[in-house]
Amino acid sequence: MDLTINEKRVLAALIGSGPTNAEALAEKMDAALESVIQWAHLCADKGLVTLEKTVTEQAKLTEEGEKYAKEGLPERQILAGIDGSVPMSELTKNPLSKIAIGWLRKKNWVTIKDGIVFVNENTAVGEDELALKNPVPGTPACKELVKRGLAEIVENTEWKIALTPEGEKIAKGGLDLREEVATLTREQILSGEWKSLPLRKYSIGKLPKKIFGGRIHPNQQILDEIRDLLFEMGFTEFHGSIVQNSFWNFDSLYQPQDHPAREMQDTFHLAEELPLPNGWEKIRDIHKFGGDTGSTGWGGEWSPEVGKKCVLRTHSTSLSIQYLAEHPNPPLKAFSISRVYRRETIDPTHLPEFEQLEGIVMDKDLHFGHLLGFFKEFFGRMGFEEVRFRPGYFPYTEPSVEPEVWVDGLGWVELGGAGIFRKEVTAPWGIDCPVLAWGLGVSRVSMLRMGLKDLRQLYKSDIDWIRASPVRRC
Ligand SMILES: N[C@@H](Cc1ccccc1)C(=O)O
Repeated sequence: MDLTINEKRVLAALIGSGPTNAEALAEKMDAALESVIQWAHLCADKGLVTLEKTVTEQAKLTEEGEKYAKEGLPERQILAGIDGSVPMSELTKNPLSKIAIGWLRKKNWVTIKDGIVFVNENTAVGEDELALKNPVPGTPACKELVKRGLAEIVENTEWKIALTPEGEKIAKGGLDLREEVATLTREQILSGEWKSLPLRKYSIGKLPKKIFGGRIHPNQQILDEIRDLLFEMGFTEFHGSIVQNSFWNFDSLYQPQDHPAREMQDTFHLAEELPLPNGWEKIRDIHKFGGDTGSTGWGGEWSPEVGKKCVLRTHSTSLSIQYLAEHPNPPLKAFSISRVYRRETIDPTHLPEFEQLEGIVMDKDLHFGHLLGFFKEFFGRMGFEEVRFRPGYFPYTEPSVEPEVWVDGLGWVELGGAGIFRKEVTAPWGIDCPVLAWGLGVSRVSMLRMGLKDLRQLYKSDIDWIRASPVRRC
């Protein structure tokens, strides 16, 4: 029979002694009680020992119970201090009276009349007081003490372990009690010593421990996938700062300073300011009278001070326009995946921060059809087969659309906005050809791809969910 070293040690320790307490056995083996019980169970499974379990209840006094066991219950202590009668006002000076008065009345040891406490005739020692000296589990008096928080019941489990005849035979037949060797050294192999060593056996039936390798967060996997897709489609990537001044977040995108359009996305405003870029006057003129674009502009005043005020970027279009200002020459295809911030109330489909996929395509002769074509291609590659477009409005694009994809079970889902930049947006930077632009909520896309009902799942550190999510193929 194959026995582990610990099973053998149990058998060896039991030779010559009848049924043995687990504690005694543990002491004899110089091992932890829990381990010995575990090993004994393994031996019992092989029919080599018997295990007998007895559970006994024991009543133990709590700290408060111990105190009263010495000094007497509060009602007894108070009673001992009353000589026949005492005014209530006097009695309540003793802090113990708080607990004692209720019990004195309940036990009928006193009568209270007109503010005077009179000791009754029968104040004999009660069962509870006796139980305080020797609490016996199960008795009414002991239950009373438990209820008062003066005692508690603890369960005591005892194990008695004994060799079976079979176990006895094996134990007496001689046991190799040498430590099992798990790793052989070079010397042990060369010298041939390994042949006589007790080698630890493989337990073929045992399941190995699960190993979780490091991995990329499922949301990041999808973001990477989208990034790769756009690289494949010939785009380059741009980045930018989270903190933007209003000039780049709003003004350069032809959002008037006094227009509710500015509040269209509820914004996190910051106390900081950032300077305006060279050429800011052109934006001022566009807003006031259209500059030299032929537009009439919004009219009214335009304040450079308002433009300097910072916000957490509410959309990554603030990065697109800066990228265009730096790269005004066609052709250009660029994208950015960036976190944006809005003052949203958190619910399953809204978070105050989320990723946007922002894109721009600039070239001569581009038109609206190219924009719609791009979406069909892009969403198709992302696995959304049906795409449709609804008219939209953005201050910086004309025409504007809101692309939607079909999701079984959900219907048409809106994913963001797009359009062709107005000349009021592009002309100040010397751009004179069409620029297609879009901003999509990629967290939405991730959610749809993963079949999530709650957007928050993407941003929680839910390690079990992360481990259970499929790994992205590279
Ligand atoms: N910035 C818009 C999306 C958009 C980008 C570019 C052009 C048109 C629309 C939004 O955040 O919803």
